Amino acid sequence: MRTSIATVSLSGALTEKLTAAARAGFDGVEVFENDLLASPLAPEEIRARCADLGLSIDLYQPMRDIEAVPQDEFRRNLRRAEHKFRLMERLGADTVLVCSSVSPLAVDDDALAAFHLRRLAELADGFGIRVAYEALAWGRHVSTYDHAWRIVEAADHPALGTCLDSFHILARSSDPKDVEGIADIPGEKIFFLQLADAPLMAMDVLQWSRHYRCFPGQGGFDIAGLVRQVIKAGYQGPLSLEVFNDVFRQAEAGPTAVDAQRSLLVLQESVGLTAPPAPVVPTGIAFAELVSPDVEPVSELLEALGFARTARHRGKPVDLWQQGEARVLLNTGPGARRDGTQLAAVGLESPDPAGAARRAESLLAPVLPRRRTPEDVPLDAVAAPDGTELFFCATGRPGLPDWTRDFEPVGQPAPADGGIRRIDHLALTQPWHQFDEAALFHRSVLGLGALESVDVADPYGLLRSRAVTNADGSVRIALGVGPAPSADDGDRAQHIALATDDLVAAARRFRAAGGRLLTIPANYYDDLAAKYEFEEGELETYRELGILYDRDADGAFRHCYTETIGRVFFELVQRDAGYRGYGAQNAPVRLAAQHVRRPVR
Ligand SMILES: O=C(O)c1ccc(O)c(O)c1
Ligand SMILES: [Mg+2]
Repeated sequence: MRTSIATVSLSGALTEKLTAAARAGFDGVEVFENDLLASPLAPEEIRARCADLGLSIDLYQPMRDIEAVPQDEFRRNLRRAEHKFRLMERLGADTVLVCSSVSPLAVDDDALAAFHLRRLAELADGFGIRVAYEALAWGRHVSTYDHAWRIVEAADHPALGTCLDSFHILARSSDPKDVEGIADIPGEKIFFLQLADAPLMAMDVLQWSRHYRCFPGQGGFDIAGLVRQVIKAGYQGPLSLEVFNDVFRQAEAGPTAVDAQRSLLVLQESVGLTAPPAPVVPTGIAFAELVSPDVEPVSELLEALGFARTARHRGKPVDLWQQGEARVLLNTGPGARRDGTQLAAVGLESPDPAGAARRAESLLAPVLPRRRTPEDVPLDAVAAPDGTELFFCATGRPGLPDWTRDFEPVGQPAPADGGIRRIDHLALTQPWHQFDEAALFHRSVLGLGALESVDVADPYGLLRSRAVTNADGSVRIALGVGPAPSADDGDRAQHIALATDDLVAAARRFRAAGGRLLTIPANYYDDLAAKYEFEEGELETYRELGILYDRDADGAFRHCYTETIGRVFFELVQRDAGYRGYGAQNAPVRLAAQHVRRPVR
């Protein structure tokens, strides 16, 4: 289907919004009146700009408080409408949106509402314009889609139809039965379809709508279920995103528009309208790649954790450090000096690396150059929204490009047994404006499942975190976001959590090797003693080593932390088989302890 986006969904001046929408592949836009009023361009110039960009103007909006008002008021409304219709002629827009009245003057009289809308439609018809009537969830007397449709039906004019807006419909009811009536509306009378998702929140619906809407798949509404009904009805117009969101208002329009377009690609796939290459779910983490100008401290840390430097890249200053199935690449190339120590790339073990890359590309993930030098094994890679490079890897599997062939053994002794078996999870703090995008990206592009997001108190703010995982938990990525826009990338911590079967032994070995573990306050252990019963001496051991503890119905989780280098630290975790979490309830204590250790600026 054609795709469209409301200019209110993107930041910047009108021309920036239009350019971003066109670049991201949208076919059209809804022009918001405020964007037009603030633009130095004449309506004809906006029309020409849209035409140059290949965009149609699918909707002009909004007109408010038109119907079911006193006669004098309605006369003034018609006068105002005529002005706007002339403007729309100059703009080349043929559909106008009318929101249901919120005016205290409006009366609860469907017949009067229908009469007024018919009069408006007659006027519009003379200009070749169609009127799409939309029920605002907080409309004074009309607040549901079926009520708006009954009025449109009664008004019975070819230039009058209804506009369905998923937010207004689903904010009022999440019962699938309540959207089934949509399929009974004649498709040609659904003049427009606006789509917005939202996180499920108990709050005033107007505030919810104006500040927290998000793109389909990023909130808790069943947008696909609603769209299926609209298609069943025979709707032929565009899928149009109308997202009022405080974050998108501030974020750069270009990436937001790509995020928006991706959400519609995923939506169209989920309702069976399109069939992009199927997701190829990763089956493990092949490696985590650190870039660092501080080779020595990072190497010392890896050594203390029990890793051995087993191989070196044939053509680049990249070392492979290994222990069990845990592999860390340490890249000291030119990028390292610029960016400080950070987790720059992740190798995802993939059953079909080329297929995974095709999927990613079809969902607008930037594809990275396939090989850096002619000798390198050709690896498929894409960039995640935060810039992390994702490599689709096959480790030692015949017939597939094996990244380890780029590495030459350096004859180090086999890894000392530090007790670490594999990478348990990666935690990547996202740029503040890309959290929802990141979750949708990892779900749709990689085929991972997303858990609920959790809020964690940080002494200086609030950290939100949402994990994406595959079914057996062999790939776990915890996406986080900090409290406020930060100019300093250094605030975006990243960590690599390493799985061990015996955390106490691993922590002791690390300390004996000169490693320093994050110190946890005694108060925390007093609280643990109150919450749980421990074996003799167990809690004292945790206190001594700085081990944190969590337990749910399915098992226990023990974890501790190294110090931070650049943006990166390590976590050691011992996870009972059934435990699916990340010790979120301990995060406030951990974050506070990390602030204590951070140099004062
Ligand atoms: O919040 C509003 O006023 C508003 C305006 C126009 C719309 O299409 C809408 O869904 C909401
Ligand atoms: Mg709307």
